[in-house]
Amino acid sequence: MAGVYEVQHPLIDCHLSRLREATTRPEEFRSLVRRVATLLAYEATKDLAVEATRVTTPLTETAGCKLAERIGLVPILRAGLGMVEPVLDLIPSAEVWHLGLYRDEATAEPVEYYSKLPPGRPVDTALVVDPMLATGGSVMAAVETLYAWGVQRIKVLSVLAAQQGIDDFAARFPDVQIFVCRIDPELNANKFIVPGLGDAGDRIFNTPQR
Ligand SMILES: O=P(O)(O)OC[C@H]1O[C@H](OP(=O)(O)OP(=O)(O)O)[C@H](O)[C@@H]1O
Ligand SMILES: O=c1cc[nH]c(=O)[nH]1
Ligand SMILES: [Mg+2]
Repeated sequence: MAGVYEVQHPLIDCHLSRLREATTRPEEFRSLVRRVATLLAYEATKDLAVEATRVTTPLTETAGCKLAERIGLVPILRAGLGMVEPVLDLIPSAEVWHLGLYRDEATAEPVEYYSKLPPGRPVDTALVVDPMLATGGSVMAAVETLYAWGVQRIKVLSVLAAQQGIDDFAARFPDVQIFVCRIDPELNANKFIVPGLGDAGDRIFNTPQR
């Protein structure tokens, strides 16, 4: 089912509050991103296809299952890297395909600087991870790239989104599911999410701009 899912969970609410706090230091910020990424991934992976297997326990044989699809985990550099480890912990067989995109500071338009997707053999389902969906430009560029690779099913996992970016994304890609912790109402003049949490990449990697 396509659509936008604002995941409701008290732990998400509490962790997001700490993420928003301007005084939260990078070490805690990274840890909070990991926690909410786990909760988002739990929601986003509920419909993954599995196939039946048999397992032999120490006592007997019984029914089991294993994943029946190739999962691609697609972090948008840099900030998306902060969400890779928790999702890989849940899906150790996932393939990680990095996409490098940064937002031009003057125009807020995405600029692609890294993509090594091979010709052919696309994954079955791609989970795009990026903590922030502001105008939606970066994630839209990533989805275009994945469709061009041939991926059939794409899901986006973001910590925070702006209403405008979500609306634009959903209008352009109605078949892509988006899982977010919260949709904030506004973008400011610099296209930052308000109330937001600031620059996620800088807060994860401890690279203050001034
Ligand atoms: O929805 P958008 O308007 O495109 O904005 C969101 C993008 O901006 C941030 O990346 P940034 O350009 O700061 O790069 P970084 O992760 O390397 O810091 C963020 O991690 C998203 O990729
Ligand atoms: O609010 C925003 C917008 C884009 N990128 C961020 O990291 N934060
Ligand atoms: Mg950044």
